[in-house]
Amino acid sequence: MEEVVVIVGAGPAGLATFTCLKQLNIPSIVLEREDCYASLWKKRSYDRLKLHLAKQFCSLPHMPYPPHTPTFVPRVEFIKYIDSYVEKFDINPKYNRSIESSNLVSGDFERYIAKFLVVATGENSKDFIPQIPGMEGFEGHILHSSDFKSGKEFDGKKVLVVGCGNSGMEIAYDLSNHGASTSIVIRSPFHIVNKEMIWLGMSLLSYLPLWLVDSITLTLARLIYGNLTKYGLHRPTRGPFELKVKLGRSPVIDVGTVGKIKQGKIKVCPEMTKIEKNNVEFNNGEIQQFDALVFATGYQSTTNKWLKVYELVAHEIYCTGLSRRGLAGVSFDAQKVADDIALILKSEKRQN
Ligand SMILES: Cc1cc2nc3c(=O)[nH]c(=O)nc-3n(C[C@H](O)[C@H](O)[C@H](O)COP(=O)(O)OP(=O)(O)OC[C@H]3O[C@@H](n4cnc5c(N)ncnc54)[C@H](O)[C@@H]3O)c2cc1C
Ligand SMILES: NC(=O)C1=CN([C@@H]2O[C@H](COP(=O)(O)OP(=O)(O)OC[C@H]3O[C@@H](n4cnc5c(N)ncnc54)[C@H](OP(=O)(O)O)[C@@H]3O)[C@@H](O)[C@H]2O)C=CC1
Ligand SMILES: O=C(O)C(=O)Cc1c[nH]c2ccccc12
Repeated sequence: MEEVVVIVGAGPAGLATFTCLKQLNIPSIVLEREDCYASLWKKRSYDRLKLHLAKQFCSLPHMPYPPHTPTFVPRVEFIKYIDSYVEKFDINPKYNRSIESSNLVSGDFERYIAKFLVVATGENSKDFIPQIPGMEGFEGHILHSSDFKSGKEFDGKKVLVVGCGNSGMEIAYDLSNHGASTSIVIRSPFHIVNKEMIWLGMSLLSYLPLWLVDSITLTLARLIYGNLTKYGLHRPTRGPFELKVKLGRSPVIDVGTVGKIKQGKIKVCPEMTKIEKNNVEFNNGEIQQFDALVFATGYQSTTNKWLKVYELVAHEIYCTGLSRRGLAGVSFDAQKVADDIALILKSEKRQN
């Protein structure tokens, strides 16, 4: 099949790119490996999830949130917003199409030839679980954060959350709220802030230099949280916005986990060294028993597995949503990519 634009992935980035192209009268086709759009939000996120950034930073191109949407949009309302987006722009992705090489689509081995290929497969394409010696013999339940729905399934259980990014810190909070005896592995420094600080910082970034926004954010963080080193939480030497802008590392936006750590309701553990039956050993020599391990250890991209430029059957290749800037980055990329494709098509038309 010969197409003008093939978009791989029907997450917010793929849907936004389709829409921006459509507004410019450029047809495109969206291919999705799952059986639905926005699969990360529909199938691979936990119940209590809310957007961490205020809605002004999280809308998709050409459609604002409906009036009365809460400032920090809950997961279900975000999904409803995406549903309306898909309906409004009449987007019909082709489902169960997993791209396995840049010129083949799995299943019936359909083949698409496109002038432009847009990679919108997201930064959370594949779960990452580190190999810990002995983990194959663990006698409890092991899961990745993307399969975690709610702490209510763990009431009365001893649960270890591995990883202290936004997922791990929020899942630990949820587990503890639901009566699980909760511990969390924290092995590296990270910034802990709250969503108001991020909102303020994001707004100030339009007027003030990065270092000053970081300095204001850190002053507020110190006032609110105090010194957390005695609880095993250390801050990096570089500021939270500098790390986000330069390295794409997100600060952790506290949902109440720090309070629970201070009260001793969530126990902080160092790096794990090995697992034996239900026992987990840590690098301070301590051994503890657990019923479940939740690996909130992040994701890997899979693009390198299928995207091989030498076998490419498109003239131009673009990426949307792969620059670690969340939904704001998704919208920005989609618009830029669509504008660029429009420009190329126009200049080709003029030449012909
Ligand atoms: C738990 C969680 C919470 C988050 N919260 C926020 C937030 O509050 N604010 C924010 O700005 N960002 C947040 N993010 C970041 C998030 O990645 C983006 O918000 C957004 O989902 C990115 O959209 P995307 O379309 O780039 O990727 P995704 O939503 O991951 O969509 C990519 C799509 O591509 C499909 N796909 C992947 N590989 C293939 C293939 N080979 N063939 C076909 N299809 C494929 C996937 O199935 C998926 O449907 C969060 C991320 C996570 C994990
Ligand atoms: N409401 C929201 O807006 C939410 C947003 N998100 C976003 O989704 C993205 C993914 O977040 P998340 O799922 O938390 O993944 P991240 O990649 O952000 O975090 C992974 C964590 O796992 C740790 N880790 C990895 N390997 C090991 C190991 N062997 N032992 C101990 N710890 C380990 C990492 O620590 P180390 O640094 O030491 O490697 C890090 O703390 C982020 O951009 C995040 O901001 C996630 C949840 C909610
Ligand atoms: O949730 C994430 O990881 C995001 O990437 C959203 C985001 C974009 N810019 C930011 C600045 C500070 C904290 C989170 C984000």
